[in-house]
Amino acid sequence: MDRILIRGGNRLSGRLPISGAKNAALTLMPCALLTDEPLTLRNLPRLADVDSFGHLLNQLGASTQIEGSRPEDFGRVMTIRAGKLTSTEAPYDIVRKMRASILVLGPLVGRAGEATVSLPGGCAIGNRPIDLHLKALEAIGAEIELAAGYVKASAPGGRLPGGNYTFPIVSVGATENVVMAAVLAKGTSVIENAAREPEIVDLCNCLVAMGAKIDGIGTETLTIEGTDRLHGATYRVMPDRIEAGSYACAAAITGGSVELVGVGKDNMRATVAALVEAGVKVDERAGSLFIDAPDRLGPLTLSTAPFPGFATDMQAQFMAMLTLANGASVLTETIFENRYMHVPELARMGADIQVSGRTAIVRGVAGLTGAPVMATDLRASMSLIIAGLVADGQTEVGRVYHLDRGYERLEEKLSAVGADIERAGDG
Ligand SMILES: CC(=O)N[C@H]1[C@@H](OP(=O)(O)OP(=O)(O)OC[C@H]2O[C@@H](n3ccc(=O)[nH]c3=O)[C@H](O)[C@@H]2O)O[C@H](CO)[C@@H](O)[C@@H]1O
Ligand SMILES: C=C(OP(=O)(O)O)C(=O)O
Repeated sequence: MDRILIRGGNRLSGRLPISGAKNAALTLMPCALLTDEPLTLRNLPRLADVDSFGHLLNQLGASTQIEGSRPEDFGRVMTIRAGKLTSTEAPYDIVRKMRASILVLGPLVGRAGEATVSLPGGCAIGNRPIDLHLKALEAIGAEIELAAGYVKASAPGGRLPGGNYTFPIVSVGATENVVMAAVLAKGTSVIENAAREPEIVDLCNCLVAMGAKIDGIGTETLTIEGTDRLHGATYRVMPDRIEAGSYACAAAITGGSVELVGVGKDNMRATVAALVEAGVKVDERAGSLFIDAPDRLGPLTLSTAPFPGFATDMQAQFMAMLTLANGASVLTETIFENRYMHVPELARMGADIQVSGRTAIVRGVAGLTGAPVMATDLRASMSLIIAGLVADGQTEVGRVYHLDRGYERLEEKLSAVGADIERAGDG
């Protein structure tokens, strides 16, 4: 199994291209199931999760064709053709590798009137139930059965009627699923307390490009007037705000200065505000964010929240950055119940972190030391990379497959801005 080796101490400096967003890609790809015409996605990141989603679409009878990208390019263009679906089942084997597979449930029941999808189960960061996906689909007319680890959804008479649903808590995935199902319903659906994440705006914009009728995009009330059919489209995946934020933390901890190419502040206001409060200079110019670290970072008090709040997907990276801040930071995780798996690993590198319930107190230390560490999930892995970039000596991060789910060619991007980082096989 691959490992990443980092020798810390280099200041990051230079240009870092930001890839297409994983979380947008994973909700745009299933949109292809909603039409018999081709959907072409540009700027699709080269990630393990995108490949897994491609396999899942193939399993359902859709073809996925990569067009004209050179190996040295970041991102790819993929055309997905789901002229005829040959299956409406997402099997356990694929779903267990990638939770986002649940996002075929809405489009399948919307277009084919039926879907059978393996229950995803929990993962390292929490239980992650899908009850809200199912309740929202029921509210727009789906009949739901659970049996033998699978959820079976069907539309009586083959087509969903549409309906209204108010989410009791904000869920990104459940909002995505119900929106994708509602666009082909007979009637109108009103979804209240919908998630407002930029990736949901990207999803709605793509659906509108395919002929869907959606009002209230970017707000907590989405009104979706069902249409008889959607057509094909070409759509560019938005830049990855979490990748960009991760590299901002990486540059900041090394005292560096980088240009994050292709992102602006708009979708990253909470991340940018936190960086600025910690003393980092962040300027937006000519389609890039310029990040300049201070001599010493200041401590922060941060609590994760749905968008536009501070993203849970940035918590681990900020925690790593704050291990060297000048004082004590207080981080509170409100979204996932078990998202501190990186804490013991950061502690092994010399960080001073105490967790009590959902809150972590991070007391800044003078330096970190390199160590062999084990990644447990995607963002936890990135926090270990960030710590490794400043640690004294070598850090060896295992279970690199977590990183490959969400960071396109991480070691190549970081080496290009001066990091001493490489990927090694088991040897
Ligand atoms: C592929 C993708 O886009 N993943 C993102 C998505 O995950 P995901 O869509 O899984 O996250 P949700 O927004 O649904 O989860 C938010 C909270 O709601 C709970 N919940 C969710 C659904 C449900 O049916 N019942 C329920 O109780 C979850 O356990 C969690 O505590 O949003 C998360 C929150 O911003 C991000 O961390 C993930 O990176
Ligand atoms: C939790 C994440 O992703 P997923 O929902 O795909 O597990 C993430 O991107 O940090």
